[in-house]
Amino acid sequence: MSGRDAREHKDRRSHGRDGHRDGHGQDGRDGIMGEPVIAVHEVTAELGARPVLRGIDLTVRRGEVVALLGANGSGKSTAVRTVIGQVPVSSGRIELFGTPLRRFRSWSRVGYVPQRTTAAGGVPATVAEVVSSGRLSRTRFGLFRRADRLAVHRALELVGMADRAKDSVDALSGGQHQRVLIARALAAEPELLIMDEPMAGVDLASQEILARTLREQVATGATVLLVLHELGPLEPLIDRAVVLRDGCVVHDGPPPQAVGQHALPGHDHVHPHDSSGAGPIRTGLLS
Ligand SMILES: Nc1ncnc2c1ncn2[C@@H]1O[C@H](COP(=O)(O)OP(=O)(O)OP(=O)(O)O)[C@@H](O)[C@H]1O
Repeated sequence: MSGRDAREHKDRRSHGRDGHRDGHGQDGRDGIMGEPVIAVHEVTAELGARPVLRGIDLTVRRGEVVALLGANGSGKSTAVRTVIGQVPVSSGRIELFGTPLRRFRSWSRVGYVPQRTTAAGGVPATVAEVVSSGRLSRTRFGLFRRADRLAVHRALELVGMADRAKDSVDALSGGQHQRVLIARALAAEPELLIMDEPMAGVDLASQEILARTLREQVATGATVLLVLHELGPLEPLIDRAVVLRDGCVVHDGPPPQAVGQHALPGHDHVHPHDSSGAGPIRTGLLS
């Protein structure tokens, strides 16, 4: 699908949802598209003895692309790690695809890309091996059938790494590592993609490939939760932004229009070049 087709598809999806954000559209289709895939209710979590999430609500509906924004240390990574069960919640509820997290077992429906580490985690492995590991949850007893091999190959192609399949992941740049981690998540053909800062420390060429990959996923109906520092090149894809501050949700609504931290709602910002003589512009949420 071309970038333009993907955008048009995305526009149609957005328009279909706009009037029916409660998931009870009249034509039935909205009802299906709008069901919550991630539902987080009043969740609190501690790391060490420190309260990191202080009662957050977060809903991501089928087909939505939601950006989780906020300053360093506001709790974004912790929030997504509670959603996938890596950080226990102290109180509140989380549901995935309508199932309480403690009973949820369909992990092949979820693709998670952690905040950037090395793809191999110090283990010698090839690109193909790392990406194949993402497909294991879809196999029976770890046996790869033709469909599994095709899915791995497709994931490698999507991120432009098919020609590096046999290379050691140790030989990759940071951006290429990130593309491999994303291919690993895509290999299971997940319905829900959760990515923690996918663009952080990634070179421009890889950023463009990642944006294109994500566009393709969105166009095919994937539900996406992205932790981002700024919207950047992904801005056109984002339906909704949720901003955290000190472990609380301080904004849940339309994404900011402009690009970068300047645009985030309530960004506490002083313009040194403001010649109007007025006081500094402080809008507040992010710092
Ligand atoms: N293992 C840990 N033990 C104690 N505190 C932690 C631990 N991991 C993170 N924290 C603290 O929890 C808070 C939230 O961290 P988290 O990584 O969720 O924030 P973030 O919004 O994702 O930040 P960043 O944008 O820097 O990744 C921070 O103050 C961090 O220092």
